[in-house]
Amino acid sequence: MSNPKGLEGIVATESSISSIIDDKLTYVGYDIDDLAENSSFEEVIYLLWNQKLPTQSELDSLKQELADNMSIPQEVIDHLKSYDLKTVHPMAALRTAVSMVGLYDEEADVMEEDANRRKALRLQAKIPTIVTAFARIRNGEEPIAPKSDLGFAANFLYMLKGKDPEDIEVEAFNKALVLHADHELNASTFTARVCVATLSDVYSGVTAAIGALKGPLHGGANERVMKMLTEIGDENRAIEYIEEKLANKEKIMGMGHRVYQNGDPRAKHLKEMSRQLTGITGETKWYDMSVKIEEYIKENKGLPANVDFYSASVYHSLGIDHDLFTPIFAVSRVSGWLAHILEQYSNNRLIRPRAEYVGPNKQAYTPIDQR
Ligand SMILES: CC(=O)SCCNC(=O)CCNC(=O)[C@H](O)C(C)(C)COP(=O)(O)OP(=O)(O)OC[C@H]1O[C@@H](n2cnc3c(N)ncnc32)[C@H](O)[C@@H]1OP(=O)(O)O
Ligand SMILES: O=C([O-])CC(=O)C(=O)O
Repeated sequence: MSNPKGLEGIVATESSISSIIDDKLTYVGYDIDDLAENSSFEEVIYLLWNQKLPTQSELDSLKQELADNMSIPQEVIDHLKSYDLKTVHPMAALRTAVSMVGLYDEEADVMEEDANRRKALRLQAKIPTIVTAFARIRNGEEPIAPKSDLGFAANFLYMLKGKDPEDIEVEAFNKALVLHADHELNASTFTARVCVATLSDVYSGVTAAIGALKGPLHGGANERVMKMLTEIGDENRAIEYIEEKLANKEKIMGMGHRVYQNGDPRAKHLKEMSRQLTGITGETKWYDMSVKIEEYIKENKGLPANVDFYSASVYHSLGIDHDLFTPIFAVSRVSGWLAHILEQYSNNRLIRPRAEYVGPNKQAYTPIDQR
């Protein structure tokens, strides 16, 4: 039995949602560069869930439906208020809240396709509300209801900060959402598919996926990139810091990728945004430091920056708390998880690989009083 560690290179399913071929990423055959430059996040949601770009009226309806479904049960808000807010990580709060929202959805266990699509829409709409409500509650502020005249990206920033965002902020945030929406069979998406392939429900699939995204080798890396940049503090210390980490065999967060050999096509968009936004805030040191680290790791380890690397300085420049970076990844990636969950249901078979047994054999059972 062959056993590539971490399932490297194994093709585990067919999918029509996104592809990575020769370091190029497409959603339903559309190049990520075109989508990043031209589309709204709502268009991408529609694309991932319907395998086609929306007409204007289809897009308007989706936006309306998202706006109509953004509120979360009061019980979930009360629950968020009951946490020890100093110690709970927002990804843990999100994981629990998503599961809890499922308790208040009468269709949670209805497995028909239309019901699953309605749940997908409700979850996509509610996750930004959960993340921003948590962020406000822990600052001693009340959650803010979304504004019906704002799009998805603008509403997130509005609900987080309580004021209308600037156009440049909305543009950057929308682009970040587009770039994070889907990525073939990454760990969290695979987790979602494994979960629902047992014919478990949509809420279970998304809750499981949030758990997988939280880890530092996956979505959790973006928060840790900012921790690293903050520890370095000054561009002139960057190389010394990185050399020390590498000498201690520590990984540099935001660097390397299982699939991309020559570079993550999303990183250049985030890099340019980081350059622009740090120019506006005046904190160019985050961008300068990041470029130095990227170049050093490329040259010395042959590893490219991944999507998490420059997203850190982008979100920081938007004034977002560092521990919200990974929940923001989930705000976007849930669109991909839901597309994969719907695709899995449409052509399901239980996902159950094998393990190569390497433990002891033919052991004689010893009674407990003789061990
Ligand atoms: C959205 C996303 O999920 S993107 C990925 C986000 N994660 C990170 O940024 C965390 C840092 N990066 C990593 O840990 C890895 O590059 C991963 C997990 C993303 C992918 O790596 P894998 O394909 O599993 O490679 P693996 O971890 O086995 O590393 C292969 C070699 O490259 C090295 N390497 C890989 N990434 C890094 C890194 N970021 N820093 C230093 N060394 C690294 C490993 O130490 C290993 O070296 P060795 O062969 O001398 O032991
Ligand atoms: O595909 C992966 O392994 C990780 C990744 O970049 C993503 O999920 O966006």
